[in-house]
Amino acid sequence: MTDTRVIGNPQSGSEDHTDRIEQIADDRNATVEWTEAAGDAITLAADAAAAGASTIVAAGGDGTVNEVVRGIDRADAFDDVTLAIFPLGTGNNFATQLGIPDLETAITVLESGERRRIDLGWATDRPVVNSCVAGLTANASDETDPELKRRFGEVAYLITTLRELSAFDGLRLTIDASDATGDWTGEALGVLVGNGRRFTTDGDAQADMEDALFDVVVIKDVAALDLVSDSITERLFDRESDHIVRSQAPSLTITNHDPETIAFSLDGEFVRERELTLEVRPATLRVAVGEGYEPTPE
Ligand SMILES: Nc1ncnc2c1ncn2[C@@H]1O[C@H](COP(=O)(O)OP(=O)(O)OP(=O)(O)O)[C@@H](O)[C@H]1O
Repeated sequence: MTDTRVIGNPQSGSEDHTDRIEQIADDRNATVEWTEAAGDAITLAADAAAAGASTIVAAGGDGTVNEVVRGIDRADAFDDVTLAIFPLGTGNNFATQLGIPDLETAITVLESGERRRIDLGWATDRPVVNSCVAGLTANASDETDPELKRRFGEVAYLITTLRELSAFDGLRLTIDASDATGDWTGEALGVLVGNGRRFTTDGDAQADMEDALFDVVVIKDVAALDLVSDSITERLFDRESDHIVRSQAPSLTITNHDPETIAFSLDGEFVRERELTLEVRPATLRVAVGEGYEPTPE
């Protein structure tokens, strides 16, 4: 596997995994490079792709995966490079959606897993691999419980924020969907846009990543919700709930009516914008997937 490069975040998750990853890579003749700061995986992945790597393994959490994908984009190498993942983060939500729940499975998938070409979300100039959460997630990232993050990915930030709030009037938002069926205006707590995941009561459902569509959920009117309940996600994402509006769209623009910016979490990294346009680029990212991956989930 001489054309395989492993790009790892030594800070991901809670355990020191560097020796183990070095060993796994060494056994397979793959090169490992470790990041030293946020953003490094972008450059390392771009350099690896430019040097002709055919497989790049993102060893870390969802944030590291996102950076590696940005690097592949920077090298304009989506046609040439396959992404594999060693899930080492706190919330490996995207890896889990690809049927890669743990490192053992990840090694098997790297060696013999099926290769698929999946959709990639785009927010202005950067990829959204798994999901974008808009709304009340501005300051919650540090306080978010790792178990919650493991189960719900970046939706955990929203849940944490909801729990910290005693009163909130909502944001007045407009969603302008390209096919118009998902157009919406009103007071919302947040908008969840999934490429790799869907937002369901069990917190963990894989989206159809090959349908050229985002799954969009608007959370509105939560006055009646018990925000401290453990079953908050069931209440939030119940199909029958009056609190949510579901739609699908190949692209959409989310705009805040107030002149201020709002927080958008893109695969767990926060940016502030007043308006953000998200677009699906179909069948863009080559990925190695596990047996649990469903090309067309129900
Ligand atoms: N060497 C480093 N030191 C500090 N921060 C880093 C380093 N390398 C990467 N980062 C930053 O850490 C962020 C989070 O990393 P990553 O996603 O791998 O782990 P995690 O937070 O444990 O897992 P998850 O994002 O799945 O919850 C990345 O988005 C990246 O910007």
